[in-house]
Amino acid sequence: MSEQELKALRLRIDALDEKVLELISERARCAQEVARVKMASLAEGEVPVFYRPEREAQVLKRVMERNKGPLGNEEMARLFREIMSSCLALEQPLKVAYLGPEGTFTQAAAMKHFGHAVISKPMAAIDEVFREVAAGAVNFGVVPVENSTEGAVNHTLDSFLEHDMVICGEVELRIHHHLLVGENTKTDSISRIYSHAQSLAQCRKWLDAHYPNVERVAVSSNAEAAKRVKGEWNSAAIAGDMAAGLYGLTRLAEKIEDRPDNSTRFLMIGSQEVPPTGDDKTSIIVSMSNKPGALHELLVPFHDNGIDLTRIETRPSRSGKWTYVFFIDFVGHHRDPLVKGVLEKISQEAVALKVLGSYPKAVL
Ligand SMILES: C=C(O[C@@H]1C=C(C(=O)O)C=C[C@H]1O)C(=O)O
Repeated sequence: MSEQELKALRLRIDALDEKVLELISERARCAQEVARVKMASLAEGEVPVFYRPEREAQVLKRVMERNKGPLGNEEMARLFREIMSSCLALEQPLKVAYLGPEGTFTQAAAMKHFGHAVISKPMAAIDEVFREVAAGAVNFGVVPVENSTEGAVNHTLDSFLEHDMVICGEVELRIHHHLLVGENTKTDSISRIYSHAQSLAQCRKWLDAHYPNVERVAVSSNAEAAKRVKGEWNSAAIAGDMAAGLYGLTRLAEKIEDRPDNSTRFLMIGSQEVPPTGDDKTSIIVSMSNKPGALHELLVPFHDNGIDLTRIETRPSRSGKWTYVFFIDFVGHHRDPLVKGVLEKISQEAVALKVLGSYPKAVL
């Protein structure tokens, strides 16, 4: 390509950037107007709701449907995610607590869902995220709920039994683990590998094959593992890209998770009910009396009404020995007439039923 051609193309890009800049600013001004309208239409004593997850899901879907390339749908939606995040911050900056420390996959999930224009607050444990949201210190919390290789995150499920929370969104993240070392690590004499127990389990086969005799040490998070390695010469950590970047570690081996499709699902928790978008999921907790056929009775109404169950998990109820609660996720919104009917039917048989929330299916 000649210098001349390159120069002409760069001039075109400059002109386009000016237009993009002007359009983004116009969009941001529109969002400010939305905020003004929201404030103006408040009833006496009503608190304004600036963040509308159902609207954001619609915006992202529309972008993906209309995108003609060359950028892929996900990439384009990611860019719009950030534009919306900044526009919302003009209305009201969201405060979001997540399972920390900085550099965890939960932080990456929070950024994927809310964008980077939020005020984020790392918490030391899942239960603390719940408590922070319950105390009203933040607008939302982000917690992991299930992993495709290792199954349920029990701390999260149990926290739902203790706190009244509304689930207002979900996000899925592909989880890639790397074996990380610091600049002082003697790579031929590694005697200890730190990681979170979930991550050690997700890389079990790889570790058995490559480091069968090395001690595996479970710590509170992958980011914590990365932090420890920095000052030690004989240890390595298993963690993801964010933690590697944050602690300046290098990848001795990349993508060492046993299953290439290894993914984790995260939930956004808060106190705000989300209206239907037409493409939603609902999460409920149900406890049934301890009698034969109880689970069958619970599932029949879903089957009879053609409602798609996406997950069912059992946990001890904590209110009696050998009694259980079921966590169920299904497709639909609790305000859909069909779903309403099913929930009414179940509550006739159940000891207790609680709707944890209906929320848009993950778009990104
Ligand atoms: C602009 C609005 O407020 C927020 C910002 C949005 C945006 O930038 O598109 C969308 C939904 C809300 O979270 C709105 O409610 O439409």
